Amino acid sequence: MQITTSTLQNMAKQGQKIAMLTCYDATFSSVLDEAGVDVMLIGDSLGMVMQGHTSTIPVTLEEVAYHTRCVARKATRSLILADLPFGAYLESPQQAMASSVTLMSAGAHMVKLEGGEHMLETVRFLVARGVPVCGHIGLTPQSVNTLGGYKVQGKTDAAAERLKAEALALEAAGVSMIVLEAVPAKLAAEITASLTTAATIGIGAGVDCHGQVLVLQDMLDIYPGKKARFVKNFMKGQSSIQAAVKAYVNAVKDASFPTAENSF
Ligand SMILES: Nc1nc(=O)c2c([nH]1)NC[C@@H]1CN(c3ccc(C(=O)N[C@@H](CCC(=O)O)C(=O)O)cc3)CN21
Ligand SMILES: CC(C)C(=O)C(=O)O
Ligand SMILES: [Mg+2]
Repeated sequence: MQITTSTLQNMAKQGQKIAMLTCYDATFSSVLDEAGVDVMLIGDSLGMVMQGHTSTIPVTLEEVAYHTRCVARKATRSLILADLPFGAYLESPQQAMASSVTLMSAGAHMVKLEGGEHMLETVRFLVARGVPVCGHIGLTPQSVNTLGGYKVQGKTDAAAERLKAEALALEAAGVSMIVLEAVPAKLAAEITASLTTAATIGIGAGVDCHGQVLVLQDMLDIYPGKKARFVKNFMKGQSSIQAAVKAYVNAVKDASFPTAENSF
């Protein structure tokens, strides 16, 4: 049965972990859908893993829409979440709405945007108009040039308090989910416990989030270059990609991933 926004919120409430992976094409869409991945994210990380850029900044709306169409054609159960890319939502709520229409027309069920305080008005605008929204705070890769690199966030008391307040404010503004990227596990656990309707999805944020996400090519161990601490190779000990994806889903579901080794 098709997973909906309310399915995910019920899973979070009942303590059933949500397994999310990025997906960019139709063949992997079949594999992930069949393996029980709850949410497929057409991430703007496609700029790195599909296109070979060194950041997500140059990715365009039409590129995310293209990959969303490819994934949507083969998905039967998984919820389809698409990233709003850097150039397509930061100017105004109206720009974000127009871009969300493009992504939802391509097959997305929900859109994701990066940022806390400065995104609240946009979140309210989208949700009021029928667009389910996922927030994304902590390490927000579209801000790599102001963050000064891909680094752990929320390490000082002040930064941790700011992230807690942003999560609560995003929930109040109407987001259904919040990705917490590269924040200390203890902080992510506190944020998760503080929310009542939104589900948290961690990437480098510890095991106590409501769910987990990784970039597909990272967990298959085929992405070249330096791996972040939160990446685990799920191909290890498996003889097929299908088995590796199932191992990831199982490890998220039974909370054996991530361990402290994959957290901050
Ligand atoms: N293939 C891929 N995987 C990703 O997870 C990913 C992308 N691409 N593209 C967009 C961003 C960039 N991401 C990254 C990239 C590197 C680190 C990293 O190396 N972090 C250091 C932390 C260093 C510190 O703060 O001390 C680490 O050791 O994990 C983290 C996130 C996450 N996202
Ligand atoms: C890593 C996830 C959360 C993401 O935003 C992406 O793949 O673009
Ligand atoms: Mg992204």
